[in-house]
Amino acid sequence: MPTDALKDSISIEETLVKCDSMTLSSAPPLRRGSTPLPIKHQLRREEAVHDDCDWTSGLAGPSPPPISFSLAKDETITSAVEGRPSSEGPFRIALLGQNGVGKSCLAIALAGDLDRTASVDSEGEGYVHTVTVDDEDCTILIYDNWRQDLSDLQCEVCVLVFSVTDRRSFHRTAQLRLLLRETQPQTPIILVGNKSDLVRSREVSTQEALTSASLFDCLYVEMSASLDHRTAELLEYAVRLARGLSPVPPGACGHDMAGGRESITHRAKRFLTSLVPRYPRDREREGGKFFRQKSRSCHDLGAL
Ligand SMILES: Nc1nc2c(ncn2[C@@H]2O[C@H](COP(=O)(O)OP(=O)(O)OP(=O)(O)O)[C@@H](O)[C@H]2O)c(=O)[nH]1
Repeated sequence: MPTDALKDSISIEETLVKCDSMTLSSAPPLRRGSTPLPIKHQLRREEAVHDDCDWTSGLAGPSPPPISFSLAKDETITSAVEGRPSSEGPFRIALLGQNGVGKSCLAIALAGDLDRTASVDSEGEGYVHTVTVDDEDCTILIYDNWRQDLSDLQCEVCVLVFSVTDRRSFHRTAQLRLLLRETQPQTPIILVGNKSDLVRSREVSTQEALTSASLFDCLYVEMSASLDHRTAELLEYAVRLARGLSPVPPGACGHDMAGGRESITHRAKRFLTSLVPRYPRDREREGGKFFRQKSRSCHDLGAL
């Protein structure tokens, strides 16, 4: 015979289950629409374009708009033996960022779907894909339109995307990182600077992004989703992080990585040291010719 407390908790659980199923069944299939969708999942434009609102500003506000997919909330993909994530997944990778930074393009590129035929998760718009990383297969689910409260987001890896041609989108990732660190401090984050192909319109430098990433102790990957440049790398980093491993295998060298082995300060120091002899003695050793031969600019007046 259940006690009163037990009855109460059962009825609360039933109510929650009902609410969940109502939300899922009644939610219209919304989708942001600045990028063409996979043909078989195309919606009408007016349905697809949700709005041009700044969705992150509403994070702390009232109820978020309905979403078209749901991440399983009860899953913890861990191996009972090691306490580490299972290496087969499924791993949920959430792409977050301002509108227009290229999340949809990136999702499609990550799903290996440049011909737009990737399968879509039965629950909505997450791309399901099987990939092989470090000789091990795993299933990934890529979600690119999370619009609910960030505290409801459950995923193995968060990819914060900004466009290197849009400084505002870069600032937005900083806000998102702060929110994520509050709500889910354990989830690994990768900062992605997309649209690196648009060299002339660049507004955020690689160094700036690296500095920002190192402040938040996360990886930085600069890439171009449309050119499919470095998407494979990003995928590997994400899968390794989801598996609870280091994103870069020992001995390998990541390109624009912060939170990696060497800090930016160190790299900058090393670079400068390689350029300039440290002591006058060094100059003498080189016959005092270093500056006279290589630089007559006003940066080093002592050389004149
Ligand atoms: N040049 C260039 N354009 C890109 C790249 N990635 C995306 N785009 C373009 O940027 C625009 C926006 O891309 P989306 O993938 O829709 O961006 P989004 O973040 O999903 O935008 P919303 O759906 O509005 O949230 C599209 O016109 C893309 O073709 C890139 O790497 N380089």
